[in-house]
Amino acid sequence: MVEAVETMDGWYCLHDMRTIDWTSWKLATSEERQAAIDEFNNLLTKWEAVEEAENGSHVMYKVIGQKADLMFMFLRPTMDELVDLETTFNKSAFADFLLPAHSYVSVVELSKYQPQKDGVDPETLPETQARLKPILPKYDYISFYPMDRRRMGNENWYTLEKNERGKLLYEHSKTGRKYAGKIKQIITGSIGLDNWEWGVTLFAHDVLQLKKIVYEMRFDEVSSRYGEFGEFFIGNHLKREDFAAYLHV
Ligand code: VOV
Repeated sequence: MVEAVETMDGWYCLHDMRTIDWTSWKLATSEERQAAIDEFNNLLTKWEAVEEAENGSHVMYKVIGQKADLMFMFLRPTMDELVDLETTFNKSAFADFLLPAHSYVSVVELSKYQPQKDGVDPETLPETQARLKPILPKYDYISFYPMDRRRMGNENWYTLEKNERGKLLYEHSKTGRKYAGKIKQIITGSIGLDNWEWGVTLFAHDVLQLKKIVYEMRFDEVSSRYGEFGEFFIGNHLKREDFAAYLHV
């Protein structure tokens, strides 16, 4: 029987995409709009305090294209905290002007494919813990998409031996390392949690690097033979100080 790989799992993750109901927003009085913005700024202050205390992290992006207008990525230590956060957000006045566009639930995941060094369990290392509980980068651009490993005929990831999968992922990581300093990736696992098997979230300062890394990786065997991809969401960073101006009508 083929051996599964052990995963290391960190903070729980919600990608939350919303469309702004601009018609209702414009119909609201300027007082109502201001109250919604003020209340949302208070929420941002609370989320920032959580991030400051290293108990979670979040980012906010403006989605390009018609799939959504806003994309939030939230990380919290437990699923309960994540659902509480979402519920509080949904109850806010600003959420009255938002329509659900898409959501994705997962957990930050690393796997133990590579052999242990000196018999040390990698999960105990501080650098691993930091990667499992990351403070999200506030880079200019984000790209999010879900993916699966193929299970079709001869291209079946789940019938490959573990060492073979490890070798393919090692090759994948070599391509990834070429983008050090240009791309920051967070892989979240969603097997049993959402429709696809992983969520891929990429951050970049130069938007073109997002295209370049995904293009180059398409030729790595792990993607060319075993990768299936879902819908892409791409966004520009929305800074807190630009939030009111973005909503100005
Ligand atoms: C920014 C670059 C970058 C780097 C350095 C990198 C490295 C690594 C390493 C070392 C490992 C394996 C061990 C671990 O750490 O879990 C992974 C694992 C994974 N990756 Fe990756 N990846 C990158 C980037 C990167 C991208 C751009 C994609 C999307 C692929 C594409 O074609 O669109 C991706 C996907 C994944 C996935 C889905 C997994 C889990 C697969 C599984 O079957 O378990 N990844 N990845």
